[in-house]
Amino acid sequence: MIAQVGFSSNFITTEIQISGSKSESNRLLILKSLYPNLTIKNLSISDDTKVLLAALEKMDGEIDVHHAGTAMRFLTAFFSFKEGVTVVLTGSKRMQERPIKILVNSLREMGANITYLKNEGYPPLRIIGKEPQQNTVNIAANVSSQYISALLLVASSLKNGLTITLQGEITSTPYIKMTLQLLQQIGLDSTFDGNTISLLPVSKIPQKTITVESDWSSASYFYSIISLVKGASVTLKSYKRESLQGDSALSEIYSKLGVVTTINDTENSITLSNNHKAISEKIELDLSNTPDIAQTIAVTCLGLAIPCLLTGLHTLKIKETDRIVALKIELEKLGARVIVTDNSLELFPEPSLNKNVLIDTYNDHRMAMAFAPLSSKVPLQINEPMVVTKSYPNFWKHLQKIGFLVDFKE
Ligand SMILES: O=C(O)C1=C[C@@H](OP(=O)(O)O)[C@@H](O)[C@H](O)C1
Ligand SMILES: C=C(OP(=O)(O)O)C(=O)O
Repeated sequence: MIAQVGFSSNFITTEIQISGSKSESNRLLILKSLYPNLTIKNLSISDDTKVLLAALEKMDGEIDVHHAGTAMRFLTAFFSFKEGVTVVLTGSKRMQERPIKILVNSLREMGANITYLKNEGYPPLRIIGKEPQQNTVNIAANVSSQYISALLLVASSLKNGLTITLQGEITSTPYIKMTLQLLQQIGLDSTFDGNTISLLPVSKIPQKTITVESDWSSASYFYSIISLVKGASVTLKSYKRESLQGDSALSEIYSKLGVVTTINDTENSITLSNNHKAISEKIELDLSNTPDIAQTIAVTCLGLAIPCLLTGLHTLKIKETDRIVALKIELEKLGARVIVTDNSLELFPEPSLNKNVLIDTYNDHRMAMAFAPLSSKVPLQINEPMVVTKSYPNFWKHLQKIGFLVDFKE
């Protein structure tokens, strides 16, 4: 399927309700399975959350998490210590290329019984759940924060708790903080001392309801649109001033790209508006804390015809696709020059964009969603547009609601 995407040139100012953060939802679902007294509101409607929900209901046999990195990593730790349960945890072709050895090594250090069924270091995995043999573990922190969150989520449910020592430079740090803050909200306290995190055992929590804040990574596409469309404004719900999500840094980052964020505390909404100021300077950003908005920002800069240097992108190579390579190919189709390394991307845009380019999406939701806002400047075609369901099933519907023309063709 291909989506032909254009813009009616009539921006419709309206309100968009985005569903719950997939990162918060997937943490809370694991916690709810361990602590049933937890009630979750505004759960994400993403595919990644649906596959995790289904896995936690099945708890047996083969479990396929498709493209969901958090589900794969969190469930690996979860099933390792679920006594009496044997599962085969697998995923899409790409998931079978996304490394998991660092997490598996740490779980094995604790006594887990995990076997690689195809390639050493990658899913699929056979996991035979058992009680851990030790309550201390080391883990490399410089490849994916999801491995650390996976350990943290199960730590308090273990008979003797867990002390985790992080090795190397910590990447995607806000996601680790999010995990610790959610644990704290349900009454699971941790101590973070130097590079060591400790959690005591807790077998039961009091009744607790948590309302998930809406997904900030999904909001990034509206930041991009508002930056590109002069005079436009949109209200997004339900967002808070104090967010657990690192991607809430969008309001600060996009203030450099002409977007003003106004928070309405009583409505739990944010209104984004374009400040009409012309931007010309080069943008330089280290995105090691906010990897999921790198594609959005690169495309916004192309649309604004401003050069940018994005660094801290080392985790992008092992996500849904190699996002650094995918970005270079697609940005160049539109006429820009792009220089990449294993952890950076430098964009040299041209003042005019090539028209009606077919953007490939590489099974990566964020490729489709990051490029779509550019259709406010030039008509575009997006290959396999339904990849968006991984995190944001209503994406195309919401784009139409604000005045984009989206036509799906087989
Ligand atoms: O813990 C999480 O919810 C996530 C952590 C990040 O991954 P890395 O830690 O692998 O960078 C992020 O890219 C991903 O979308 C969600
Ligand atoms: C990288 C992502 O997800 P995951 O790693 O959980 O598959 C993402 O949503 O951009």
